[in-house]
Amino acid sequence: MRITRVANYQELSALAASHVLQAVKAKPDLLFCAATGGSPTGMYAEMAKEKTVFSQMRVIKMDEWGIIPATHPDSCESYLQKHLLGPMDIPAERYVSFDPNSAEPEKEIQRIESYIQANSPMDVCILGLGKNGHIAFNEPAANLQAGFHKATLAESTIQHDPALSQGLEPAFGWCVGMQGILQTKKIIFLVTGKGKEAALEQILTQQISTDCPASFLWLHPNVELITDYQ
Ligand SMILES: O=C1O[C@H](COP(=O)(O)O)[C@@H](O)[C@H](O)[C@H]1O
Repeated sequence: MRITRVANYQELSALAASHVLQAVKAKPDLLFCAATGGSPTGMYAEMAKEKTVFSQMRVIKMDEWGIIPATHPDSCESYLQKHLLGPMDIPAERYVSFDPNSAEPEKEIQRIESYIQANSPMDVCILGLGKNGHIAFNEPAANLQAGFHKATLAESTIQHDPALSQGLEPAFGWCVGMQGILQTKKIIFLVTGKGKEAALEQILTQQISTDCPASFLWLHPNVELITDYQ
């Protein structure tokens, strides 16, 4: 894992975007696994400034909240439409999405896992870090899931999204599993935002534990961790 500390969020966003630009120039139709949340928003804005370079890039949604509909403003779907797909003019034909509220969830999970395996390795995966060390919705647990799956969310993850924490039903998520992430050719891991000091410290010990799913990134040969933590 290469670790780069930058002065601020703007530098983090510009550096992360430059890595993707380099990758897409080498492979214009690369498959890009897209995180949502505060961490990649600036990076996506930087990428959009060069949107013509991304005219063949394919995107797959990395995770999504259950309970709230895809049309909800807080859904990952709405986020990606607003910050990535819209600004970069990525049409539906180049975007792979899924709906955790599908009437046939098992079939939908299988469809996405089959897509990931058929297109494996994905080329670039953007990851943010959860306060508890999660990546995507791979939460700390005794065992981690290899494939695309329905995830039970940790309380700190639910609290991250007010729309979920106000719900009456228990919230869940769907996400790419550890295998899909670790098979990706290049991982850009953004550590920014409040409350992640302890998780970052745990990663930096280089000890691999299911208590901190992000620690498994040490097993990957091509991870760029970019952080504005000093
Ligand atoms: O809950 C989540 O949090 C992480 C980090 O979110 P951020 O808003 O601090 O960037 C996010 O990367 C992850 O996909 C999501 O599950």
